[in-house]
Amino acid sequence: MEKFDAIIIGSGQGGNPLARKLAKKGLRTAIIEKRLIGGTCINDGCTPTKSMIACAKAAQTVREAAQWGIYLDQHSVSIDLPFIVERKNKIVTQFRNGTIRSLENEPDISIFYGTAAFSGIRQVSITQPDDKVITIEATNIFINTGAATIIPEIPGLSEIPYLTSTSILDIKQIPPELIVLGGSYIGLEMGQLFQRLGSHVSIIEPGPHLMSREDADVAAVVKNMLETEGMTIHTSSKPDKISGTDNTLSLDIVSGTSRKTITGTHLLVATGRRPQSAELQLSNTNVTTDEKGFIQVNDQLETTCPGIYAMGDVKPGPAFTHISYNDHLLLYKNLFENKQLSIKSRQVPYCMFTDPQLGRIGLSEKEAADKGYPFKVACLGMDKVARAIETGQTTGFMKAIVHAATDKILGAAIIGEQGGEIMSVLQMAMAGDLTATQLKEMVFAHPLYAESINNLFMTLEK
Ligand SMILES: Cc1cc2nc3c(=O)[nH]c(=O)nc-3n(C[C@H](O)[C@H](O)[C@H](O)COP(=O)(O)OP(=O)(O)OC[C@H]3O[C@@H](n4cnc5c(N)ncnc54)[C@H](O)[C@@H]3O)c2cc1C
Ligand SMILES: NC(=O)c1ccc[n+]([C@@H]2O[C@H](COP(=O)([O-])OP(=O)(O)OC[C@H]3O[C@@H](n4cnc5c(N)ncnc54)[C@H](O)[C@@H]3O)[C@@H](O)[C@H]2O)c1
Repeated sequence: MEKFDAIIIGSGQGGNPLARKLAKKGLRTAIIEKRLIGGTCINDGCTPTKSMIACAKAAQTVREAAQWGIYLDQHSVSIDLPFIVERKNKIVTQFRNGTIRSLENEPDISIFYGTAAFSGIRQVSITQPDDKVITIEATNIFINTGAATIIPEIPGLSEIPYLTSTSILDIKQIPPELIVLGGSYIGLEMGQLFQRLGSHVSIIEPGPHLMSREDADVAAVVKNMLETEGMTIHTSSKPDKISGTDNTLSLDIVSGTSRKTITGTHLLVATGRRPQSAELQLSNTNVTTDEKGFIQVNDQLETTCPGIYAMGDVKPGPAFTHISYNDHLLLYKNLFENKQLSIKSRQVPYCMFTDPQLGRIGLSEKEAADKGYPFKVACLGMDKVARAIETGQTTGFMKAIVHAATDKILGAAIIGEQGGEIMSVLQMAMAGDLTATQLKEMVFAHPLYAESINNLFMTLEK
């Protein structure tokens, strides 16, 4: 049996950089991947979606050109979906090949293609594509197997063709009528993308408002901006039954005591993701999972079995690329640089890439209230931001939650043009413990969106 210093299961956003770091340290490292090097982010997640969203944004800008006094000879926009998919594939391939090269360039990394399962506490068996099984062992094992689409139990769903966030990336024709189950990150990013490419999109969300984790005022702006583009949004609506054949689908939704039927040609399931832990045969170890299959870890990402660690989406908590990446840094520093870093205190920024974006950091207003903090809310409409007025991008607002006693920023939500970038400026301010008063008086270059951070905190004076 081949022996390694470390085994990494899954070529995700934490696993790849960790493999490189371990190898650079001279540790013999095996990385096992059952599908595609680069994991979800590169192959099915961030990279392909944001590449396609860029095309949809261009289509929308052309459609709205008259707003800037630009007129087109033709009256409609025609969309070349095969071109958009091919462009996306080129970017994905470029990113994936870059990752493969970076792993192959390290002599101490061995890449194994196949599905990994534990056959002992230190042993991992790999079922390779030709069905041959090999077993390897190591003292340290890192699980980075990510997550996959949840398919909810809705009567009739298993009998009809449906799309997931992965399969929709390669469809050949634009769905005329796309029903999307789920009004969160995937449903809204994908929904707006396909609406802009020419579909009519209906979002079905059981929660009282879109993006249940966000404040209701933020969700209301998102709903309004998507409806303005022609999308239909059903909140407080639970799918009850679905039927149909290729290109004629009929979905019954229940809202309180009322019931209605939505029809469409295609269905996208975007109701969340489940951890990929079942194939790992964790019963051969002392690693425990919660009732949903998430691998249980402590604040230092140690599982309940010494020597086995988990990072990224397979453990509970926020499921983002930058979190998985940060997990690998924490593990490396704790294991090899005598640090005692914890995931408890780290910042969790995120950005939903609708257009405009929603940038988020720290506490929402609702969370601050639930925690009982004394706080003030600074809020500035994007229609008061000079840069937004100049560029014609006035949808949304900036909001920051400020501790009433310390003047420190507890959280922020920016729903508006460059929302993610503006949020990152506030994130840096939070990391540096800057106060709202300091930000109100800081010199920013004019006329940046960030300059309006001055005005955002001036609203606290009123
Ligand atoms: C449509 C979509 C859009 C997204 N957009 C964003 C975004 O804009 N920003 C953002 O921060 N996040 C985004 N995410 C989330 C992001 O992709 C994940 O949080 C990120 O990829 C972290 O994943 P990971 O490192 O846990 O593992 P993953 O990247 O999921 O990789 C896990 C790897 O493990 C492999 N694997 C699983 N089981 C086994 C096994 N038994 N043996 C061998 N290999 C195995 C899988 O094939 C996979 O390659 C998006 C996700 C989706 C689906
Ligand atoms: N920009 C980003 O950072 C980004 C983009 C896409 C995905 N992601 C990551 O991917 C993960 C998965 O995203 P997601 O949007 O699929 O999941 P999610 O868990 O964020 O939301 C799932 C949504 O589906 C709804 N839902 C649940 N059951 C349903 C049903 N039967 N019918 C209709 N709706 C139902 C929920 O109420 C919820 O609003 C997220 O946790 C996120 O971290 C991030």
